[in-house]
Amino acid sequence: MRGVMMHHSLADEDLSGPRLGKSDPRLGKEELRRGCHDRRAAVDHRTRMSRDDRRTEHAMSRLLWAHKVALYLSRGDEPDTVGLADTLVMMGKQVLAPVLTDGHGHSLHEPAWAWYDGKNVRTGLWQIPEPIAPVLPASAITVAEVVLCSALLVDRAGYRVGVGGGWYDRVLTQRAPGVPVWAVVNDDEIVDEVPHDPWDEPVTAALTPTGLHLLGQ
Ligand SMILES: Nc1nc2c(c(=O)[nH]1)N(C=O)[C@@H](CNc1ccc(C(=O)N[C@@H](CCC(=O)O)C(=O)O)cc1)CN2
Ligand SMILES: Nc1ncnc2c1ncn2[C@@H]1O[C@H](COP(=O)(O)OP(=O)(O)OP(=O)(O)O)[C@@H](O)[C@H]1O
Repeated sequence: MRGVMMHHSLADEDLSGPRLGKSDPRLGKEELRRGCHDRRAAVDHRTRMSRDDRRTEHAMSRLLWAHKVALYLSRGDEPDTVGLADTLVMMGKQVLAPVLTDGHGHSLHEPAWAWYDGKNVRTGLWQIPEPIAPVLPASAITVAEVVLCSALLVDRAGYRVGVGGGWYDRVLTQRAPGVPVWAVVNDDEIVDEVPHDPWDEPVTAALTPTGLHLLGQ
């Protein structure tokens, strides 16, 4: 019984915060992505739940001020954001989520958004959940007061390696000036340096199970 009662946050792993690691400079983004996918796939269920709970708790305590949050809806072994999105909606906040399809299984050619209500969701492209709601253009991000984006790795300067495709690189440029961007990752996914390209938009912070870690400056 004891095991069942135990809160997830008691799981005995990485409570010490990010460990600095240098991503091997000879590795390209593709290899870094593969390594990260493999590491995420190897994490056991209990550890994953603990990480998700702790990340969500930190996020909630840091988002009390916000009314409008842009947030991806996670799939598979990505850091969970659906629990967070549901909590935000319950608290009366407005959640803007990416939309990748037209609702008939065809992919949209430009990044798009829709308001997430916690109920009306479908599985869009690549098993990614998306709201069933009127589709808004990429520029809808301008109303967001904070943006939580996906990443596989982030570095100390805020550069991120994403899944590829440049979805976030294209939308982040359209956010309102001064709006913070948090990459949602695990502690071992903050590294000293990742390769970056001219179009890469650095993020402000990394949200991990141990808290919000400011990057850059
Ligand atoms: N849950 C979630 N939503 C998200 C992102 C994300 O990383 N995770 N994105 C972050 O940018 C944007 C969507 N961009 C994406 C780009 C590629 C793939 C993807 O899975 N690609 C396939 C390979 C595709 C191909 O065959 O060309 C894959 O990796 O298996 C997913 C999302 C916005 N929404
Ligand atoms: N502002 C932009 N406009 C058009 N295309 C862009 C823009 N930014 C990036 N791209 C394109 O997106 C592609 C993928 O970029 P990159 O490998 O940096 O993805 P990523 O940042 O890791 O992933 P993502 O942003 O999808 O999570 C690049 O080939 C690039 O040409």
